[in-house]
Amino acid sequence: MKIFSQQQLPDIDAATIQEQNIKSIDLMERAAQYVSLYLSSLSYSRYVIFAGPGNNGGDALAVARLLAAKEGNNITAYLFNIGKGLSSNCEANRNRLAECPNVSFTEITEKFEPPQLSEDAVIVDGLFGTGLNKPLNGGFGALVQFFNASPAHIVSIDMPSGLMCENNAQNVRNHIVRANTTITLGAPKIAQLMADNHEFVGKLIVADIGLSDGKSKGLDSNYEFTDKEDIKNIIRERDSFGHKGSFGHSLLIASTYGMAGAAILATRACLRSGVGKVTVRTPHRNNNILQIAIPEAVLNLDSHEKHFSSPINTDDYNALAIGPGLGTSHDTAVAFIEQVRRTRIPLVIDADGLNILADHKGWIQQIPSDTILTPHFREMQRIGSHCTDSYSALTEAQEMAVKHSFFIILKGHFTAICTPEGKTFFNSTGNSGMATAGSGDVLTGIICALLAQKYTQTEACRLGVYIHGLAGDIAANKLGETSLIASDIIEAIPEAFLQLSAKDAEKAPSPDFLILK
Ligand SMILES: NC(=O)C1=CN([C@@H]2O[C@H](COP(=O)(O)OP(=O)(O)OC[C@H]3O[C@@H](n4cnc5c(N)ncnc54)[C@H](O)[C@@H]3O)[C@@H](O)[C@H]2O)[C@@H](O)CC1
Ligand SMILES: Nc1ncnc2c1ncn2[C@@H]1O[C@H](COP(=O)(O)OP(=O)(O)O)[C@@H](O)[C@H]1O
Ligand SMILES: [K+]
Repeated sequence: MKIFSQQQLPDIDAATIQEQNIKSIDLMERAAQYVSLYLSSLSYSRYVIFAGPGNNGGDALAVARLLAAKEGNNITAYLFNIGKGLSSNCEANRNRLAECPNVSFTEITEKFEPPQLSEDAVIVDGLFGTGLNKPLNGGFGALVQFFNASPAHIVSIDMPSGLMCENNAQNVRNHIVRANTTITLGAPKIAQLMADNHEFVGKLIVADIGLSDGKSKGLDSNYEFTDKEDIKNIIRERDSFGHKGSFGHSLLIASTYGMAGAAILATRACLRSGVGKVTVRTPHRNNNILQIAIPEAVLNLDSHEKHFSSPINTDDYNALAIGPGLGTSHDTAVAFIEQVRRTRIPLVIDADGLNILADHKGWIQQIPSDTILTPHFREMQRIGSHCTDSYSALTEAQEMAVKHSFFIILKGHFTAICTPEGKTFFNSTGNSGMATAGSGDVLTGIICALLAQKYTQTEACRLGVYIHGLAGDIAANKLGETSLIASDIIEAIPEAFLQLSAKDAEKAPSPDFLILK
């Protein structure tokens, strides 16, 4: 699913209207139908609708009319017409609503007497959507504060009013609606996917109102939201005549003595992700624990007892992941950069690999092109130079990916994959149960397995992040988010692959045919 920018949205609106030969007010009606359907599924006794002067307000007034048809007399609507007038569709919906006898409707042109709102009421926030051009202030700022202070449940249409679609660094945070739920139209907006805006967005629901993909107007976007269909197009069937060699050989360089768990988790996840063979390079003293924990893995022991101290030739491998539990001592850092510099196979750098890069900022120049880096927000702050919030971390990851030709996986609730071509793919799977030690090691193992199977870097990142999140979701469904640990994610990887690759079983057309396999 493409994510278009605030600037592009009016063109997408226009393309939809043209392609489907409808009027813009019909599209508004469609949006309002989705929102009213959702609202009437909530069991609240009163709905108080607040409409602004633009099309977001138009949506809200249409919602008031549609809800009244279903819910009877418990609808109150306020339209704030205090500036330069109403958009034409907002005005048309005001006129339609004025004919609805069972809605208590007030158009505010000067003074507003706020109603009493109790816990059994829903505030429907249709003040501003994607047309907001600067932070709210004055009367609208005060109105937002009134919403946020009330005990009512808040549902925002398209955007929590006051939130800008992309960058909110300069916004006035107490002038942004803190919604319980946001029903966004068509596709999520970038700001809604940022961790530090969750307090405003609440639960995010996307209403597919059938918007154009922009192709007819030559509109494209560098942002995508990866869904199941995208992944089904990436994932490949296994060659039925394939052998161990055809599914690749992954090399993992991981763990100091005392951190063997990181290597174990990454290796197990790698083995569960379809690779033919996995070798782990780890310090001598990790020998016994790794042999016992993962009999399927081959060990390549570093001569040093306790840490990674010397690089190896990677010619016999198809992909390398380096960093989980690796440590950051001087000796290890030197071995790390030598290893990375001489590596010619697809490469993933995670965890302590990133911390070493943060300690030696100049070394980033020596990382080969097409390397995958997997920082979470704090690691991005360490390897970068200027990220202060989620959006600046995203833009810094994008810049770094383009400048150095890297793939940067910025991990979080909606993990973002930034590519050297300047594209960003947001992931749609995963849950907060995955915020648990070792779950990043699992992701690294999965991606290394996919690279060894010759998925391209873009495919391996998108598929790996999606599978990792899906396995986390499957595990959380069984065990709950609270108790989830990284090993549970690994246990659920098989079910995640099954869900994605389930081919429709081919049926024999008659008993005369026998399908062998
Ligand atoms: N994307 C789409 O295709 C669709 C969009 N629709 C709705 O249309 C909305 C966008 O409508 P608009 O472009 O009219 O924009 P909005 O309704 O978000 O706001 C525009 C109005 O707010 C005023 N305004 C902007 N910033 C302000 C500020 N800081 N303080 C005070 N006033 C301010 C503008 O002067 C204008 O009157 C969407 O969010 C959505 O709710 C739907 O009707 C249907 C389909
Ligand atoms: N709240 C969340 N929602 C979805 N995914 C999450 C959440 N928190 C963490 N994750 C995922 O779990 C993984 C955690 O990785 P990381 O922080 O590197 O863990 P560790 O270093 O402990 O192995 C990432 O892939 C991240 O996207
Ligand atoms: K809104």
